[in-house]
Amino acid sequence: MAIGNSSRIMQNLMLQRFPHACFFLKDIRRRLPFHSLPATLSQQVAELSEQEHRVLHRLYGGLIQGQRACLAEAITLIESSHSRKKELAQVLLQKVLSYHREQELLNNGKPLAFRVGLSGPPGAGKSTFIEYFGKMLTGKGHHVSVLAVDPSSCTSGGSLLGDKTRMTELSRDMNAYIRASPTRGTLGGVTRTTNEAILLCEGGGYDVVLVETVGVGQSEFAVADMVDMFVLLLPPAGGDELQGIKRGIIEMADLVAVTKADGDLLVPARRLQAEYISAMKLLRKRSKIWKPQVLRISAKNGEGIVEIWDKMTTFRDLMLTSGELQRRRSRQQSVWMWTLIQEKVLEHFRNHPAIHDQIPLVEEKVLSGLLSPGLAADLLLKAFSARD
Ligand SMILES: Nc1nc2c(ncn2[C@@H]2O[C@H](COP(=O)(O)OP(=O)(O)OP(=O)(O)O)[C@@H](O)[C@H]2O)c(=O)[nH]1
Repeated sequence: MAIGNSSRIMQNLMLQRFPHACFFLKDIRRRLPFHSLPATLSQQVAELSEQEHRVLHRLYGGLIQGQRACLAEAITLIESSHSRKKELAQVLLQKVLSYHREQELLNNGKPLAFRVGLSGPPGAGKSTFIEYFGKMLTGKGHHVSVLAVDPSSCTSGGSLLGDKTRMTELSRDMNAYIRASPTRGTLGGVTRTTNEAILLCEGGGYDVVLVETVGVGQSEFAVADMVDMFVLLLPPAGGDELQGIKRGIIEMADLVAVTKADGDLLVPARRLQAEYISAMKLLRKRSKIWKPQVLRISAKNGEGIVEIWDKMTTFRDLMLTSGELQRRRSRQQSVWMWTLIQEKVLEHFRNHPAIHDQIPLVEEKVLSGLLSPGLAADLLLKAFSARD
């Protein structure tokens, strides 16, 4: 008992002095075997074999000590489509979550990591910014992880973000970890694995988690629902690139950064900043206490990079003290659960033998105008409900 108490006091002292170094702490409890699964999980996961025990034990130990190789292996496990590996991934995740919860308690219940989503049209300068910004943060002693969400990988089977040589400097930095989007799966699947990867990165001691997406389709909204702060990067070249930016996604932004504010692009960058400052006044507010701001940045000459971090930390502190950040995170948990349910239910519906063959016929009738969409949906749902 006395040893337990003194170890806690030591941990508290360590956390006060080195808030970002909590993962170095030698917590005896992390050595606990995986025999004691929580009741709900043990109902779903069959007994672990000795070898599975050893693998999970090694991954968990390595991950919370900040070993990048173990973090990479753990993320590969959660991305696996193999059913047993998926189960093992959940056991590992559960263990990392309990460890993380304990660390948060020691940190007075405050989140240990700050999750920032970065979005913008292709060519906006996202990777160049992340490289510069990430290096600045690691220089300040932070541990930064970058996770990419790339919806094109879901349809084309190839990962745009993964194929390109991006962020070469940051990927060599020992205090940074960069992970490309998985090359398989639906957006819902990628959302799930990215959410879980965020938790693993945090368990691995990364205190700033950047989640990047290319500005296409639903992925931006999915990312906005995974992070504490959502940042939109816009290039000053204007015109064509901006046509794809939807009003909805601008409303999600806590911060807009006009990129490439240097050289010949400085004047158009100033103009775009002014336009967005007035446009954003008219938009619906996402937060009660935070007014979205519009900044200018350049990853070429460094303008605005220190300022953008200052704004981010001001946002985080305000959201934390008001409790809004915690509420946002709780709401995201529920959004995440419902997204997964929706996807599974829809998959079940589409593949059910009672209606599987009828779907193309009914859809054809809707396309040719013979059946209204409402009636078609009613017919299919009725056939589905009467399936037993
Ligand atoms: N002048 C200037 N050019 C920049 C800056 N940041 C990026 N660029 C250039 O803009 C182009 C696109 O930059 P990226 O960082 O690859 O843009 P991205 O948003 O990651 O692009 P995708 O990977 O296609 O989504 C590159 O040619 C960069 O050199 C900047 O701050 N100033």
